Amino acid sequence: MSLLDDARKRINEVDAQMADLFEQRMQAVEDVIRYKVEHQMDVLDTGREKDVLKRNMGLIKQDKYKDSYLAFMEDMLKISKDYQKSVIYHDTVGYQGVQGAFSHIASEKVFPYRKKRNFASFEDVFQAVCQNEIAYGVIPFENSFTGEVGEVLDLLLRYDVYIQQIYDLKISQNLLGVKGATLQDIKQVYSKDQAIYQSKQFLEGRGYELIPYPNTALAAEYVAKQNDKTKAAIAAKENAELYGLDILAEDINTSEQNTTRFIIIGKKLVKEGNRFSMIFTAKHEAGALVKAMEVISKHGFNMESIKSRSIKNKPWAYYFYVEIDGNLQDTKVVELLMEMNEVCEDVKLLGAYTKESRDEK
Ligand SMILES: C=C(O[C@@H]1C=C(C(=O)O)C=C[C@H]1O)C(=O)O
Repeated sequence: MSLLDDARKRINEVDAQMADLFEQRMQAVEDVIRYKVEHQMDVLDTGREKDVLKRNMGLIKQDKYKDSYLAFMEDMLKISKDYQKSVIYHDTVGYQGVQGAFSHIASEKVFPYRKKRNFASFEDVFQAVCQNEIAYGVIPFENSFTGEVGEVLDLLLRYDVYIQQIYDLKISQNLLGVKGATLQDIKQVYSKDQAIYQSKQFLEGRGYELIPYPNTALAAEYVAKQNDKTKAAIAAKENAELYGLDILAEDINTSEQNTTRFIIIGKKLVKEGNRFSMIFTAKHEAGALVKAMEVISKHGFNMESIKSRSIKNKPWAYYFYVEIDGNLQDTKVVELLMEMNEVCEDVKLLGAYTKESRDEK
């Protein structure tokens, strides 16, 4: 037996023992999870980690291996925490904003039985998905009235998450007042500027004082707290129940077609679906964008949407977001992605999902 064969035989034996020990360690971690959930403790315990590292480093006899072992142990701790989070938060859905906001309503529609957690910003939701603190994020992507949410495209470019599903929520604005109030009582109306704008026709000629508020759900909460019959909020119907308000006027928004498309993001690429999205940056040469478009059409794909955004920190450079009809499991798509990689500077697959055809709607 050669030296190499012999060494590999020994490595195999050690690996077998380590696999067994790894499972034993994770089994203990399962009990830690049970305890932490019961006592509502955080996954991370820095004090304990310091102890673990110190004690285990002391077990390494040869100095030359210490750095490598430290890296190994740090990875082990990360693996342990990631696993704990994936078990503890597997059914948690995150959204940006307060309860009653449209993102919250969309989360309830898509995941009625899962726990919800709200975050201050879209970026916080993306980060929480990446760090396994939530299983899914529900994020507004574009509105039929006001257009795309550009910041979300930038976040899709930067974070390692995938679009797994889309959901179209019909946005309806309503005038909500405190219990017993009538339309005649109202003097002041609070809401987000966009909601006021969308309800312009209804508001015209009524003489209400229109007061902008950071968002519709907060406006509803404010009116409920004031408990004043002269104050009303424009918000989704769901806020009436949430904050104990009456619906004084229903569906007061001008456009009946006002719909917001939400994307459901997660850490895994789900390959099923009849549509997929990608982001690419064209090479800095004449005709680069045309080449990319040609690749898409050459393979016979139907491009449903294209958007461009400027690249931060790179003046006058742009990236492109495209939505294409097709199934990621189809070999034709694999070929398309390979060729796009050749003609573009960067290509990022954003995920696959199912889009109902327009006729079905
Ligand atoms: C397992 C635990 O959770 C985390 C992971 C640790 C580990 O895998 O050793 C140590 C401390 C915690 O940050 C624990 O609290 O004991």
